[in-house]
Amino acid sequence: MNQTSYHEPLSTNESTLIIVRHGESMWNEKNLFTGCVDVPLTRKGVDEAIQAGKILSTMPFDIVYTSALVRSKMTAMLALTQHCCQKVPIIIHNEKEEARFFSQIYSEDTKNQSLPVVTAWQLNERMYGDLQGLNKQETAEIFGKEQVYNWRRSYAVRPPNGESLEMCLKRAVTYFKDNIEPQLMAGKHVMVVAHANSLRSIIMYLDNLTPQEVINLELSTGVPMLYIYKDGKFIRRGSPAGPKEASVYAYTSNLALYKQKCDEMLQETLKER
Ligand SMILES: O=C(O)[C@H](O)COP(=O)(O)O
Repeated sequence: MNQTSYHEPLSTNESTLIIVRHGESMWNEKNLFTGCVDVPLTRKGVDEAIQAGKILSTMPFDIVYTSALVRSKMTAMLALTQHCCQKVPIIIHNEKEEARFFSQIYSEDTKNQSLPVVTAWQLNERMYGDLQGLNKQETAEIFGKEQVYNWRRSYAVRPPNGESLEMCLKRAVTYFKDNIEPQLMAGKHVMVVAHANSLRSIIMYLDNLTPQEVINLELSTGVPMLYIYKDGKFIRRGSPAGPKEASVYAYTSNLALYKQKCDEMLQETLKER
């Protein structure tokens, strides 16, 4: 089987951006403010990640970005186990010269069969300050529903000693513009796996939302969203509105072609067995 043909590039003036919030974490399950505390997925979160991977199994990917937190790394890796290209996702260690050197790959062939996964702290969840580890329901009972809603959803209000969405946007969107957008401009297909608020801020940028509009933007765990990047513009194709709409992607003809090729190759592989 010629695996490289799974990855024939789509037309270079159109690239795809997939955005996914990590699957349910062990603190999501307990309804605790999590922020930058590094908590893993629950069993349900693992299933959500695999399900997201199934939805994305015939989407082209050249590079994947995750936050530095384990819940988004787990989600990305589990999702990629489902991909038709059978490339091996490999976390790139660029944090130090030594780390870069120690993780070298010495075969071009093996490199071609791998998918780089870049982790960045700038994509981490907003830092929830003094709320980290507190129960959301109990916090609303103590401080009032409105106050807690403002901490959680407003653009400019900071949770006590934490980051406002505006502060989170500054680091996440700067990272996106400096590192991810150039990949898309170069015709690369990208997946970003991160968090409710780092992704709300990125979506605010992609969709040109106002601080008032972003208040109502809620992201479900493990639901992929698709954007097409074309002629310097982001066009949203999958809705972030809710799980029901998530699988209803309006494929572009290029994506439909890629999917068709993947399906044909899978059929061939099955016949060969
Ligand atoms: O950090 C958290 O607690 C969640 O990932 C996001 O929480 P939120 O819905 O309260 O912003």
